[in-house]
Amino acid sequence: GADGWFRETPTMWPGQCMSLQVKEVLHHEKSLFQDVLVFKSTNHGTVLVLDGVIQATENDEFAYQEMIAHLPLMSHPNPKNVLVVGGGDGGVLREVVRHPSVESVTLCEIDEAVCRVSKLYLPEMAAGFEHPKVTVHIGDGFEFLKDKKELYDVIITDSSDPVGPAEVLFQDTFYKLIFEALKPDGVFCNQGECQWLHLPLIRQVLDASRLLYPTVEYAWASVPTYPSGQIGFLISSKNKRELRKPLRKFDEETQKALRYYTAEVHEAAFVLPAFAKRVVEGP
Ligand SMILES: NCCCN[C@H]1CC[C@H](N)CC1
Repeated sequence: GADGWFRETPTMWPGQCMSLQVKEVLHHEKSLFQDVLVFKSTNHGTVLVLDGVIQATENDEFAYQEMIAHLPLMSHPNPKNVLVVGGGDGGVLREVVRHPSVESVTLCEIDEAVCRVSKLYLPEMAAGFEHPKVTVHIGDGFEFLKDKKELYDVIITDSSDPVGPAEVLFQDTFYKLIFEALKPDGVFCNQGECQWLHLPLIRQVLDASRLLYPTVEYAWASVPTYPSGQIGFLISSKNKRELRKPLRKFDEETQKALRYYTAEVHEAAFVLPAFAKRVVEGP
């Protein structure tokens, strides 16, 4: 705004909005799909905003990227082929390639502008694009998945909110495509909005997943610049599996590079406050 502050558009969080003080606007364009804004904030590093909604800030993006990647990957015995739908800022890729078992990770992002601006202005996140195991496909995840059958050990849907380009990624037809693209013991993880703001939507998505997957769990992480300061994750497994305890640990060197995820944080992430637990786990 004219007063030097960015205010988030209250898309799915009526009556509230995160504000960040702007030091300098670095880039602003209308891509084929959405309004893309990148600015340097006074205290939270560089910020990526799509259609007025904060997607990532340098200050806290690691909490989201590490958890959405390591919760499913550490829940799979030997993940080799990984698919990321969305995730055009590259942060999730940076995390996926930390797993030695991973042989290939494909990223399917609909909007090339997100990849382009991340490479230009958010190099720490876009670093994920450089890795030899990474293949980037620019296109609609829905179309991409139509001919993929039993290919992936882990699929991660790193999407924006179900308003705009990502809307279809929250519908059960898309969930069916994901299910079919997963190997018989595959694990699926998608961003699960916020327990303070979206419990009815979360329950709806959990129920849709539970029709397909024998095991579906909900976890969360603290991300200060996301609405109400936290974000959830749905983790679904195609075979009955304990998802709340990591099957492996990172070696010491890799673990030292992480800033949010640990084996203890993995387990703690599934512990919900009473008001959320009764909706998530209730009948
Ligand atoms: N890699 C960017 C993550 C995008 N995740 C979403 C951004 C918008 C939020 N309201 C919910 C999470």
